[in-house]
Amino acid sequence: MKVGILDSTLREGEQTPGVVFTIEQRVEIAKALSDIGVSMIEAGHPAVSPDIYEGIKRIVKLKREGEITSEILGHSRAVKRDVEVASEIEVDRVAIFYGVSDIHLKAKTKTTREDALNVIAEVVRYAREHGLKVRFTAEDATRTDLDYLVKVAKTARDAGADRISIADTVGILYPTKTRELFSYLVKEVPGVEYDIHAHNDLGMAVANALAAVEGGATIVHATVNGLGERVGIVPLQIIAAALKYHFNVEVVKLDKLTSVSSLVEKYSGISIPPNFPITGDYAFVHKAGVHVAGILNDPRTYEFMAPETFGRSRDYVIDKYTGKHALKDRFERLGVKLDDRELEQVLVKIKSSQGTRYFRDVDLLEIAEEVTGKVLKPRPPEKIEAVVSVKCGSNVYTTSVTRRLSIIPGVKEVMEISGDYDIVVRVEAKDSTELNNVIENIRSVKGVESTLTSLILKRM
Ligand SMILES: CC(=O)SCCNC(=O)CCNC(=O)[C@H](O)C(C)(C)COP(=O)(O)OP(=O)(O)OC[C@H]1O[C@@H](n2cnc3c(N)ncnc32)[C@H](O)[C@@H]1OP(=O)(O)O
Ligand SMILES: O=C(O)CCC(=O)C(=O)O
Ligand SMILES: [Mg+2]
Repeated sequence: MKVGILDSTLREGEQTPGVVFTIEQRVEIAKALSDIGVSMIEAGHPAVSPDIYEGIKRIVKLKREGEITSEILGHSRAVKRDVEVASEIEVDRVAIFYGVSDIHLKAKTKTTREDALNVIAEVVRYAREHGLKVRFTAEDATRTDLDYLVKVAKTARDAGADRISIADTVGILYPTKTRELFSYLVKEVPGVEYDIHAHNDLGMAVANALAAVEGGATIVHATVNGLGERVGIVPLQIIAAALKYHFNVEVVKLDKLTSVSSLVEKYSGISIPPNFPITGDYAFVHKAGVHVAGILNDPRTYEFMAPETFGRSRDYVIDKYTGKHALKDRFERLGVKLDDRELEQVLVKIKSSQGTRYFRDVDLLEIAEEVTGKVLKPRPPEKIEAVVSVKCGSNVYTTSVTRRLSIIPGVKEVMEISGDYDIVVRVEAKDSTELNNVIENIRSVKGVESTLTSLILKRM
């Protein structure tokens, strides 16, 4: 199956309310996306602002120097000046969009269907004359009269576009309809390749993207963490996992998705929820006793793919949903031997405690000591813990710093406090090098003025 990813984090993703990337961040994100192997990077719409222009220019330079290998695209309205700006900075391809539904023609460009075809043909040809490869985007394609959409696609193709993006701009497709639409277009308008640009307004963007691929689309548009207008588009990490699972196609280096997701969380200021697929904190964390007993025997019982595929590891939590297999395993990991009767007694205590969200290892040891009447000696901890006190700059909104800190991997708790410091962060790391990295990440958050780190030596 031929399919690749166009990542639009730097264009569609930056259309998320509140998201603004600096030039340096744009370049770093583009480099990270190229490193994991995305086929195309939609680096922005250069005519929008001087910093986007400069960011794309630097990305194009890295492409020329061989540091970036993905094809670099610039977005453009069907306006000659926009095309000229894209051509000036020598992107590999210009992506010219035009709203083709009657709603868009009437309310935005105030054109007739016939005149719109002329505009599309003229601007696509103009871009080709400037030596650019062209993708034409039929914006709002999925609310466009089908016969007219075919005319639009033929017009763009005949004017020189070699790709056509079918945009489900307001996210109203569902999979069956998507597959039919793409199969139809591939048959009716051959000689071009198709992209799917699926918005997630009805929560079906990923499913629609897969259906489009089945119908013949060869490029799926995605953004890291699903950023984009309103509720965003296809999240890169989910579509990459789905394409691997269903079609055995590896469109990007799957084990690097978590670090790219964290990078974009950091720079966008938009954190993903813990239950977000693939890269969310809980994506491979189990809870119910039946599930944990299953995964301890064979992780495939409750995991569709191994967490290691995505550079992650599995875990489980202990609370009233826990069963004896999970508890036995947890104590064994702690290096504490309890017999079946003692384990049962610990379990009874856990089940009878109301409202406890998680039993940490220290809580479990405390209960076990109470039950057995022995002083238990757990294995030395395999991780180090530290408390980092953070001072924010003046005129900084502390809560926004708190939010940014809370998404840094390794940060377990963030508390706003009174006194000399503004925020306290609890950090866990597997060794001092990792701890150092987490502290560096904390210090690089915008608004952080200074930090003071204390290692936790003992917990009572
Ligand atoms: C579905 C999508 O996400 S498509 C991508 C959308 N991207 C953007 O909007 C990028 C950010 N936009 C901007 O910075 C600005 O809107 C600009 C620079 C593009 C244009 O700014 P302005 O000239 O001030 O116009 P404004 O944004 O208010 O209105 C849009 C104008 O573009 C026209 N237009 C809209 N889409 C298109 C198009 N695809 N092709 C040609 N013209 C278009 C509108 O008709 C309107 O024209 P008018 O000025 O003659 O009324
Ligand atoms: O250029 C594209 O492919 C899509 C444009 C867009 O963002 C949309 O229609 O939602
Ligand atoms: Mg869009």
